[in-house]
Amino acid sequence: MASVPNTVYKHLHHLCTSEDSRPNSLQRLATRSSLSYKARIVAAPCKWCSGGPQQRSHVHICSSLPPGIGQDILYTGAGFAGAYAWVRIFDILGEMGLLEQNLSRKLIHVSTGLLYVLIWPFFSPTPWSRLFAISIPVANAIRLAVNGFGIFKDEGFVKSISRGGTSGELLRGPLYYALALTCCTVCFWRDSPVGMTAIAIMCGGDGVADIIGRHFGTVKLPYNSSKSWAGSMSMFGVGCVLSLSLVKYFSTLGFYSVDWTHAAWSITFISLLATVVESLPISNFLDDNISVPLVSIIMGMVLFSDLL
Ligand SMILES: Nc1ccn([C@@H]2O[C@H](COP(=O)(O)OP(=O)(O)OP(=O)(O)O)[C@@H](O)[C@H]2O)c(=O)n1
Ligand SMILES: C/C(=C\CO)CCC[C@H](C)CCC[C@H](C)CCCC(C)C
Repeated sequence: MASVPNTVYKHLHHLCTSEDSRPNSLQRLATRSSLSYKARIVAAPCKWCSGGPQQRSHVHICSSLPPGIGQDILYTGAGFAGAYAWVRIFDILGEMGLLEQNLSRKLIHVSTGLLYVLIWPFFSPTPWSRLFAISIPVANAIRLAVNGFGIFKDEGFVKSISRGGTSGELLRGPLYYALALTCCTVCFWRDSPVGMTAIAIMCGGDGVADIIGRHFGTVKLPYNSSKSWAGSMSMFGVGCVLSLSLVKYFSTLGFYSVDWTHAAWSITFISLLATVVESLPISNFLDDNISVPLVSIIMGMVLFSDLL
């Protein structure tokens, strides 16, 4: 027990000993889909608990390998393959002329980060599972850097991710995007709403603002003629809905619990502030993939300080 940090120990011990208070139907669903955080923690790392023989009896299940490592390798592999395949699908749709390049790039922007967060619960409840999850955006950041610097050139990849088809562009927006995902995983992971809210707003909110703004954004903002009311309003709405959905997803699975009135107000305020920052005429020197997650994280840390 001495080697386990106190905070981790307390967290694991609480999960190992506390009753599952979720409705029966939800417990069954979570257990069946092997997403149950608490069910898995009882089956895996109970060697960290100081409990009696009943808890220790689970240890033999995973005595040869560190608990959860197989599961983490499996989902990390799925994340790597998924990220590659997902971008490739958009590349193929673009080549077939079924998707316009800018729309394809924005759909990648909206979807990859959200899919990444959706697979977080599949990782094991061990302290090192976060490292496995981090390796997915880090590998993609390396892929972007390698292509961006021209060390290796994957034409299809560059075309689907860049605005104008030049590889150097990968070193800006897309690289910041992958680094923002990395930062949210390193700092917050699935134990607090802060990182996932920032990701929901950066991916869903900002991405949809572009898609809606380009199509319906005829009425421009008074202080920024390249942004529109339609774009900003959709960013705010989609940011709120996706953030609340992710918080609901993770709280239902037992990663944390929130006071819903407080969470709803906090998320509304974070989305509003991120929308205002995105709408400012500053994107020439501060990329939206930096400003939006940054302001969301700072506000999230203030408003969800009790869950940090
Ligand atoms: N609040 C917003 C945001 C975006 N847009 C629309 O989306 C386009 C692209 O916006 P933005 O993503 O900020 O532009 P870039 O930074 O140039 O593009 P990217 O982030 O995709 O590199 C704008 O020209 C505008 O038509 C909008 O109308 N209202
Ligand atoms: C075009 C983009 C940003 C510009 O604003 C997005 C770039 C996306 C990256 C190339 C790919 C990122 C992949 C994610 C880290 C992991 C996704 C995993 C999932 C299972 C599909």
